[in-house]
Formats: sequence, C-alpha cells, structure tokens
Amino acid sequence: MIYTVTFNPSLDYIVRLDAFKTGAINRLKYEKILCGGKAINVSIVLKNLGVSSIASGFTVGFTGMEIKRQLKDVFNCSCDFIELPQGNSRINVKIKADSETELNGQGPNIPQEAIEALFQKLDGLKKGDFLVLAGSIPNTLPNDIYERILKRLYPKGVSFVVDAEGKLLLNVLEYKPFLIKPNNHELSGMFGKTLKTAPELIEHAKILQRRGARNVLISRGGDGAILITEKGDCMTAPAPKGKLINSVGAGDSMVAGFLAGYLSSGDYKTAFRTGIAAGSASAFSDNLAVSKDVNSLMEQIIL
Ligand SMILES: Nc1ncnc2c1ncn2[C@@H]1O[C@H](COP(=O)(O)OP(=O)(O)OP(=O)(O)O)[C@@H](O)[C@H]1O
Ligand SMILES: O=P(O)(O)OC[C@@]1(O)O[C@H](CO)[C@@H](O)[C@@H]1O
Repeated sequence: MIYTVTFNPSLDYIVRLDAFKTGAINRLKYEKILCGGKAINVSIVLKNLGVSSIASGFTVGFTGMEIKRQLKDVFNCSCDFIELPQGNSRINVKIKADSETELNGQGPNIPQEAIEALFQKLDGLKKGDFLVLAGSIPNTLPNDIYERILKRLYPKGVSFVVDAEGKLLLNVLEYKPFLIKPNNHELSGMFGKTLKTAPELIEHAKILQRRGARNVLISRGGDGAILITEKGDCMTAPAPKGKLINSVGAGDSMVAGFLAGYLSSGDYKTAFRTGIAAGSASAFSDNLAVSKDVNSLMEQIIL
C-alpha cells in the first residue's frame, strides 16, 4: 500500500493573464481551482498511472471539503484525512503571466491531538508499504516532524519517499529514505551555494546519499533530471521537448512516475524514465499527467 501525507493541502487557484501588474486591477483570461499540495498531487498522478494510494494529512473548513470532494469525485482517489478543529485549508494562488508568481498560504494551526491522530493512523503501516511525505508544514509545527515520523516507522521496514526542503529533508536522511527528490534550487539551498552543472549536482547528491538516502533524484525543470541509485549508478537525461503550459506539480508528478515505474518493473532505469515523462507530461498540460501522455513522452527519453 502507498500512503501519501500532505501536512498542508491547498486549493490551487491557477490564473492566466498576459501581464501581471502590481498595484493595479488585473483582469484574468483563465482561472481554475484545483486541489493541491505535493503529496496529494502524487496520489492523483499515481491514480492516473493505474496505481492506488491513500491520501492523508490535515484538512479543515470549506476549502478542506472541496479538496476532499475533488480527490474523491474528480480524481477517484482514496482519502483518509484528519479534520482539524478550526480554520481553513489554505488557498495557493498561481499566477501565470509574463513570468510565474506563486502565493502559498501559511495553512491552519495543527494541534497536538491531530498530530497524535496521524501517528496512530501511520502506526498501521507495515513492511512493504510506502509512505510519501511531501510539501511544507505550517509554520506552527516544529521542523523535526518528518523526522519523528520516520524514526517511529523505520523499525517496521516501511519505505519512505520524502520531497521537502532544507532541514525537513536533511533531518530524515539517517532513516534511509528509499527516495528523495530535491530540485536543483533546493539542493543548492541545503548546501548554501549555487549548484548548476551536472558534476556539481551529482557531487552534492552523493553527500546526501552518504548521509543515508537510498536513491537521490534531482529535478532540473526544463533541463531534465539526474538519478543516483543505491546500486551506485548515476543517470542523467534531458527533459523531452514540448510547450510549457503549467509547471505546478511537475516535481510531484515526477515522484509519482518514478514510484509507478519502479513498482511495475523493479528497475531504476524504467523508474527514472517514467518519472521524467510524468514530470514533463504535467508541465505540458493544464492538468496533472495522465497515462496516455506519459507513455508517448517515454519514447523521447534517452538516458
Ligand atoms: N519546462 C519543462 N520542459 C520539460 N519538462 C519539464 C519542464 N519543467 C519541468 N519538467 C519536467 O518535470 C520534472 C520536475 O520539474 P521541476 O524540476 O520543475 O520540479 P519541482 O521544482 O519539484 O516542481 P514543483 O515544485 O512545481 O512540483 C523535470 O525534471 C522535467 O522532467
Ligand atoms: O507550500 P508547499 O507545500 O511547499 O507547496 C505547495 C504547492 O505549491 O505544491 C504543489 C506543487 O508542487 C501545489 O499543488 C501546491 O500549491
């Protein structure tokens, strides 16, 4: 079973306009409201690729209701969210104009009882299960929360996938996550320097691997990706060519594609190619990747 946890789900309000002007009224050419949050996106793309998962985390208020409604009714995903006592799940604004601007909310307060309720649910995971932790946490929570979850479940033999920034990610490495997926900016941020070239990125990804990560996948937007496997292989691949439409969720789609490819084949090359294809299929579409587009992009990906 794959269990995905989004601490801070969102409704993504995605808007398009020709040019975005601050300090003025901007009239939109396009608007769409989609449920979001990184691990939720992973669940949606897994489902699109024929892999079931259970989406969990914390939801609240009218926005929380809509997140769950879309997940169930539109995307056909199984949900197991904990309802918070007060507030609203956040609304993240994604402005697509001459450049891309994102306004990501802070999110509701998560009380200790809700954390305990999550821990109890997670205690049901067993060897062979995958736990995907992805996205930020509301700033009212301590940044060792992912670490506490992995520490608790590590002895059970659960496989972890962690897509998070900074300390949230660095603190979990000792629990040997199956997969981590920093993008090149996040990797740079973790080491406090700008890492641009493939050799620089590989050198620093290997440091994360020495600290415990089993497989390190570095996404580089339109420049493709790099994978360093637990078997010692290092693979690079350019991204397929296409028209960028909406990159929100491309990284999450890559995580889902990697997992789906790995689970169907047990092979890291297939996982890597499926991951890139899923990331790019999302980037080339208004919606998250679907199986037909992923399959047709796979042919273009040469390692
Ligand atoms: N402009 C693009 N053209 C082609 N492929 C892309 C483009 N942007 C993203 N992708 C694909 O998606 C993958 C993940 O993208 P990216 O590195 O932007 O992830 P991310 O920063 O984690 O994204 P997000 O946080 O928005 O989900 C890339 O490795 C690539 O395969
Ligand atoms: O604020 P976080 O948790 O870092 O990111 C949240 C978010 O930007 O990530 C997803 C895309 O990856 C969106 O659906 C969502 O709005």
